[in-house]
Amino acid sequence: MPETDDHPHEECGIVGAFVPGESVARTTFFGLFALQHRGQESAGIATSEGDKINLKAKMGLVSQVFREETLAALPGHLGIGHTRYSTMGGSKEYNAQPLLAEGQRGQIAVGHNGNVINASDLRVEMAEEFGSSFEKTSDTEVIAELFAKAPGADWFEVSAYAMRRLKGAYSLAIMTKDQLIAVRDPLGIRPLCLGTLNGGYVVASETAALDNLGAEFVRELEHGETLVIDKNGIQSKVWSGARSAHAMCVFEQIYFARPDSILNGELAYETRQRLGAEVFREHPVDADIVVGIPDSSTPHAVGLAAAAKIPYTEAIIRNRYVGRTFIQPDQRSRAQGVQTKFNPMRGVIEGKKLLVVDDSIVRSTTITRVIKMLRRAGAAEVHVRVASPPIKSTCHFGVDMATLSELIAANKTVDEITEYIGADSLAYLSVEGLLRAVRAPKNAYCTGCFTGDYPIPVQLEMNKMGFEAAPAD
Ligand SMILES: O=P(O)(O)OC[C@H]1O[C@H](OP(=O)(O)OP(=O)(O)O)[C@H](O)[C@@H]1O
Ligand SMILES: NC(=O)CC[C@H](N)C(=O)O
Ligand code: SF4
Ligand SMILES: [Mg+2]
Repeated sequence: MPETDDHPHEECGIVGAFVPGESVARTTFFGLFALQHRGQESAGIATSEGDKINLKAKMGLVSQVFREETLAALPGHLGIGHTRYSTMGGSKEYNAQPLLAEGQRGQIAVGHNGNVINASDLRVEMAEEFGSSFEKTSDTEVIAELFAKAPGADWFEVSAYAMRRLKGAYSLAIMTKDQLIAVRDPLGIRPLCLGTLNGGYVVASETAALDNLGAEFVRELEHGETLVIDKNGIQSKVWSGARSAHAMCVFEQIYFARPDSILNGELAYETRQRLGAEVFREHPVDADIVVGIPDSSTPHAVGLAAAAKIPYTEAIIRNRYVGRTFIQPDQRSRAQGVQTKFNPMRGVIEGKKLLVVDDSIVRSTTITRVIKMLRRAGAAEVHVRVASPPIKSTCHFGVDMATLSELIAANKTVDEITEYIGADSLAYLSVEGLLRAVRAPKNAYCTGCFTGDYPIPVQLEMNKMGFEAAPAD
């Protein structure tokens, strides 16, 4: 059945492990556990002892889907895992990853982070070329089918073939019964990194997952790179067609990735401190204390406070057991979520001029409620600084943040937003300031949702439920 409600989502988390002599189901589980923030709809693990792929993928959090018994039923030294937020295809068990596909090289399992924008065309083409039929409704099924059916003498040729045909974002963890394959798309939109563990290898969306496993971080994958890991060791090839420009999602730096992950060679925590410092340099204001909106804006607020030489103070305490509001299923529960999530401390706030920092404003649900809360707690003035530019366009590459009509900055000017959220002043970081803070030239990042300028051409708005409404057969 087609879903009509809007799902504001993040991304997905992927893990892969090849550790001879070890049972990697637990490794994969703990890797996914560290990546839970990237997707909370479903979780799955596939493993192999070398003879066949065992799979378990269900709706729910990593810790809800897997127990000791389920992990024990997933034997093998080779495995991949996935935690999903849907960007194409409904939030349904049949779309839970890893997905299996069958081809001339046997069975494969695929875990995908990203969004492929030409999946619809590929379904039609592949039905003709390979006789493919599609039972699920995500773009990942198309990727899995392509890797299973593509011609090629080895996985590098297969991957190069797939890279020529896929348009969009795809960081992939793929396994056969005896090989682990990791792929980062030619633009490097989503992160993917490599580590070593107990004589074997681990790949993961973020370095924080490697830290969690006690693995040693080796490096981030290149854009257009394919890794093949098996009993003979590791081999790597970068697709010759990969462009020189990187287009990593700049929102990973601002909000999505964990602050303790290394992205493009730098700790996200430090990059976020620079984002905060930069917005203050662009838009200084007098205040008594700097307040972050927990959790994700803390590093930005700390960096801003240091640049402003105004004390950073915790004024809002967060209930740790409430999830990210960005990712609740509808507007009503999102609004409720903000109330349950925060408690302002009157003793800290009363009579003070506050400089409130958030990493981003999407719909403005969070900031509007927080300002009301702070005023009720006796704030004398509330000045807001946002450590990223206004979000004016939607994402086509794996972040389902909101529809165009819901994005406040797509529909109102900064002055109108200031009034709407009830702030004494509001200022956003400029796109130039953003690029300065991430220390990158313009073409090194995708900034599409801020600038409308995407690394590859996109349609006006994508139809997430396209395959649900009219499945191709
Ligand atoms: O304008 P909105 O639609 O409210 O969305 C923006 C908010 O969403 C995110 O926080 P979230 O609460 O999701 O997670 P966090 O606790 O990690 O900051 C982000 O950090 C902003 O605070
Ligand atoms: N957020 C993601 O990376 C989602 C992966 C894929 N597009 C899906 O919807 O399943
Ligand atoms: S459009 Fe925005 S969220 Fe999407 S990949 Fe580009 S920078 Fe990231
Ligand atoms: Mg937040």
